[in-house]
This record gives sequence, C-alpha cells and structure tokens, in this order.
Amino acid sequence: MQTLNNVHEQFAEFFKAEKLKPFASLVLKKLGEGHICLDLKEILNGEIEFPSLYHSLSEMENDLIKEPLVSTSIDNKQPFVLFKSKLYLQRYFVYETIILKRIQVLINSESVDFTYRIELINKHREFIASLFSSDDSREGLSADERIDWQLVATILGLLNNFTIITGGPGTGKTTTVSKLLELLKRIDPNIRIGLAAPTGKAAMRLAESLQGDQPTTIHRMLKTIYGSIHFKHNQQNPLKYDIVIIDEASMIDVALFAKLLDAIGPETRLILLGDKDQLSSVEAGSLFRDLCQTQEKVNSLSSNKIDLINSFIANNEAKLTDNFMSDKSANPLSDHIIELKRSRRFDSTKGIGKFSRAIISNNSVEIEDFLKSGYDEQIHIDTKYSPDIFREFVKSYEAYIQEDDIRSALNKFNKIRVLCAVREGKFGLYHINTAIETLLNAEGLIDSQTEFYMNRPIIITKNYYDLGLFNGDIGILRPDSNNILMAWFEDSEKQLKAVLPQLIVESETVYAMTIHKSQGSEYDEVLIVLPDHEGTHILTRELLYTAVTRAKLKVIIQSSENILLSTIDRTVKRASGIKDRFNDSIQNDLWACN
Ligand SMILES: Nc1ncnc2c1ncn2[C@@H]1O[C@H](COP(=O)(O)OP(=O)(O)OP(=O)(O)O)[C@@H](O)[C@H]1O
Repeated sequence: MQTLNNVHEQFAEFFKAEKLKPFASLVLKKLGEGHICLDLKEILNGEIEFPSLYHSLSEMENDLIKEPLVSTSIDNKQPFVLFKSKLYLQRYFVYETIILKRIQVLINSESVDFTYRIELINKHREFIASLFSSDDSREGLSADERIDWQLVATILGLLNNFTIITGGPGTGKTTTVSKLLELLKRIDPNIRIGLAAPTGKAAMRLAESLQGDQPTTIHRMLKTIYGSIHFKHNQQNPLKYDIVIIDEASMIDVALFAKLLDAIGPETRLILLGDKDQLSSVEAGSLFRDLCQTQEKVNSLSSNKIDLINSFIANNEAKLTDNFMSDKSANPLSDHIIELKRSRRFDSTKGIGKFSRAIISNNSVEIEDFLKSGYDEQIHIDTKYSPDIFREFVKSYEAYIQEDDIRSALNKFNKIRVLCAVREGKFGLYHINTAIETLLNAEGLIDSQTEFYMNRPIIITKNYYDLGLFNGDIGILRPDSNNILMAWFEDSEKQLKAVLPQLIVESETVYAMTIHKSQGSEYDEVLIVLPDHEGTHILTRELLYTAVTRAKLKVIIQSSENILLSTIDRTVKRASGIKDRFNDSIQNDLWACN
C-alpha cells in the first residue's frame, strides 16, 4: 500500500479544488516514481491509499471531469488531462501523444515507398544473401534461435520507416545495424546517417562497434539550446538524415523520446536498438519497453513479409512459420518490432546467459539451482557477504594502478567494476567506495588522505559542455608532465584529454558505481552488491538483469538468498497509456487530439 508524502501534498495545495487535491498529489508522486500518469484503476483496486472511497472508475472519472482544471483533450490547456481512466499532467500527455502520432506518421508513410523498396531488395538479393551466408551450425538451438532474426530485422529495416530491434546482450543488435548500413550505403552511397545513444559512454561503445560512422549523444544530435528544455531540431526543423539509428533506446525517458521523434521527419527512417528487459530511464517513462509490449507476441509479421523473408532462407528448418503471422489490423506495430533471440556472447545453457534469462523470466527452479551450488564458471553467488571475496575482487584494481601508460590504465580500470543497487547504507555506494579506498590504502596502492589523489577514479555527474565532458564520463587522476595532478579521460575518438580536477567538482569516486549509471557500459568482471535488508522498491529483476548483463566473463553477487529471490520476484511496472492508445488507434479512436 502506498501513501502520499508532504512534497506531493504541498504541490496539490496549489489547486483550490478539494476533490482534485489528492489526485494531483498522486500524479506528481507517480511521476517521481517513473510513471507517466496515474492509473485510476490502482486507486479503485486499493493499491494506493486514497482519502475518498470510490466504487467504480466512472464515479471517479465523473468527479474529475467536473473539475475545471481537468481536460479530456490535448487541445485545451488545463494542467491535467483525463484519458482512458488515466490522469496525466498535461505536458506528459502531450509527450505521449507526440510519440504515438509521430510513429503513426512514420508507419503510414511507408506505403508510398513500399513497391520501390521491394524492387531494391530484389535488385540486391545476392548481396543481402551474402551478408547472411553464415554456415554456423544450428544444432542444439531452439526453434526460435534457429531463425535468423538478424536477417528478418535487416529486411524490415530496409522496408520500414520505423523499426525496433530488441535483444539481450550479444544477440547482434549492432551487427545487424552494421549490415543494414552496409546495404543502405550500397544502395545509395550518399545516404545521410545519424547515429546516437542516450549517454556519451553508450555512444562511444557504438563508435567502437560501427567503424566509419561517428555516433553522438541524442542531446548533441538534437542540438541543445542553452538554458532551454527545447532543442534546435524539432518538427519545424527536422534532422537532415535519411536514417537515424539510436542505440540503448531503453534508457530514453518520455520527454527526450518525444523530442527525438518530433525531430524525425517523414522522409527519415528511424531504427531504435535496445534491450527491452533492461532498466528503464531514471526519469519518467519506459517507452521502449511499452512499445515492445504493444505486441501480445514478439516477432509478429504479416504474411507478405514472411513470404519475402523466407525467399532468402534455403534451410526449411530456419524458415518463418505461420506461428509468426499476425493480423495487422489487430496489431499496429507488427512488422516493426523484432527481437533477436540468439546470443553470440553467452551460452544460454550455463553461466551469464542462463542466469540472466532465469532472472528475467523469474525462473525460480533455475535460480534455486544457482543458489544451491553458489558457483558456476561465470556466476558466483556469495550469500555471506564474505570480506575475503570482496577484498580479492577489489585487489584486481591493482592492475590499472600499476600501469604507467594512462590510456592503458583507463582501459584496465574499465575492465572491472563493483556495482551497487543503492547509494546509502552499509552496502550502498558511498560506504562501499570508502571500504575500497580503505583496502587499497592498506595495500599501499593509493594514498587517499586528500580529496584529489593519484589514481583516484572519478565519474562526472553533470554535463560540462565547455570542457567537452559529460555525465557518466570516467577518468583517473594522474600527474601531467609538469607534475600537476590532472583528471584524464578518453574521448570518443580515443584521444586523451586532461582537465584540472578542481574544474569538475560535480564528480564522484567510482571504484563502485550504481547499477543505473552502469547502463550502456560493459566490463569483463563485475561484483554486484545488494543491500542486506528489504524495503526498497528499487530492487527489481530489471535492475539485477541489467547488472548481471554488464559482465562479459564473470559475475559475483553479494546478497542474502531472501533479498536475491525477492529482487527477482519484483518487476518494474510503469503506468503509461502507450499500449492502450496504440490498440485503440486500430478502432480509429485517434488519440482524441491533433
Ligand atoms: N550472425 C553472427 N554470426 C557470428 N557472430 C556474430 C553474429 N552476430 C553477432 N556476432 C558476434 O557476437 C558478438 C555480439 O554482437 P553485437 O555486439 O552485435 O551484439 P549486441 O546485441 O549489439 O551486443 P550488446 O549490445 O550487448 O553489446 C560480436 O562479437 C559479434 O561479432
């Protein structure tokens, strides 16, 4: 049962209407928790403590509609919008509406070029086939894994103006995009390509995978207007690209998602890449997941697309069957969302591959197996919070400290990381970072008596546009040739950059970082520390899945059995109208607004 708190009640006090106050207070509270709106059903079902008793949704809605500050349409400028039993702050309803309408415009405009694009596919048939002529064995794979979803995603990316490609770690999202780009460049060598990701770190990783095209952050792509929440690129001044590809799209909040879509003109294709099972943005909204969930069944395709794709597949066992056929009239995003199923990085039968799947599907039998043995070659669960295991892991930081070359030291530092679920408390970020400093001091590896000390690793916590440093950038402190202690970073072009640490006060020590901040990064090994007590809604399976999938080689989890099981049992639910409104659009209830 949730309760209101003071801040939200104070916000509600601005509104004179007595009946509206508790609703206003709740809408704000929900936004703070990441929801786009307040789902009135939660009040009716008793999931939220509420001062008035309502017996039906219509009773609640009738009360709200009578309020002059509540509108049922975007066209009016009241601060609240009531739509389909959900109450929004007007701005968030506008964001959601922009997203729905822009996607609709992109999809509707596909029919204009459809015949031409089919001709292109046929013209480049041999080249497409050569990109996917993998002879690797499909033995031991599930029926789903046997299908080359990368081929499916590439063909749809060629045909569509809007495509979502989702998949777990190492399923080939970047590989697919790089093949699609190769194809598009062959078709049109002058094609204008825009690549971006929500954070600088994620953009850098994309740059490493896609050589030749230079990715940037979404903010930089849209061009920030200093001191404004708006961007230079918008519906009136759309991005001048033929194709825009956004990686790590699960991290984008509703406001940025709307602004991005607003800046995509009908002439531009948009491809969103991400892992729908990962944590959503810190701010409100889980748009990427919401869009993926508009489909009852993932990978739903219309019969003509199935025929076209099957014409590229020789092996009968790998062909798409009627099981994947969907009725477009019942699913507006069919043909537009593809989930890649086969991880090339992890074996799904053991280690990180098996454990991460078990987390996301809350497979208690498999989780219990991992807990019972406590160990496999990649996963180690330490329910005793053993100080020795902690010390052993932390000692691996010695590698970067002993490395003289700064670039190599940065590289070595970024191979391992301690990941915390929370900031406060014995197993929170602050305490763990201090514990690591104490251990490294004791080993004689650092001397952390002063704030700025040799080899201190730091993470930037705000954007320093003038210095070219961005929230999430990681550096280490080392002296320059004049023996002045500088913070050293590597930029997206792998160039070293040194900045006086006193100029970047909004930064913190980063031997350990929060799981939220680690999104978009990868390490060889991670040590995940969960708090030893319940009582935080932060501990969810999406959080743990995100942490576990940051590692390529090894994961150690320090957590009690109870906390681990309850974390995996809890899933993130964020209210939005995306699914309902998309499905309603089929019945031509075109979102009640322009
Ligand atoms: N079809 C394929 N055949 C062989 N190897 C592949 C194929 N697709 C991907 N790989 C390899 O698998 C690894 C992971 O691929 P990729 O980086 O494209 O996945 P991803 O989904 O973008 O991963 P993540 O986002 O988790 O980093 C890479 O080493 C890539 O070369």
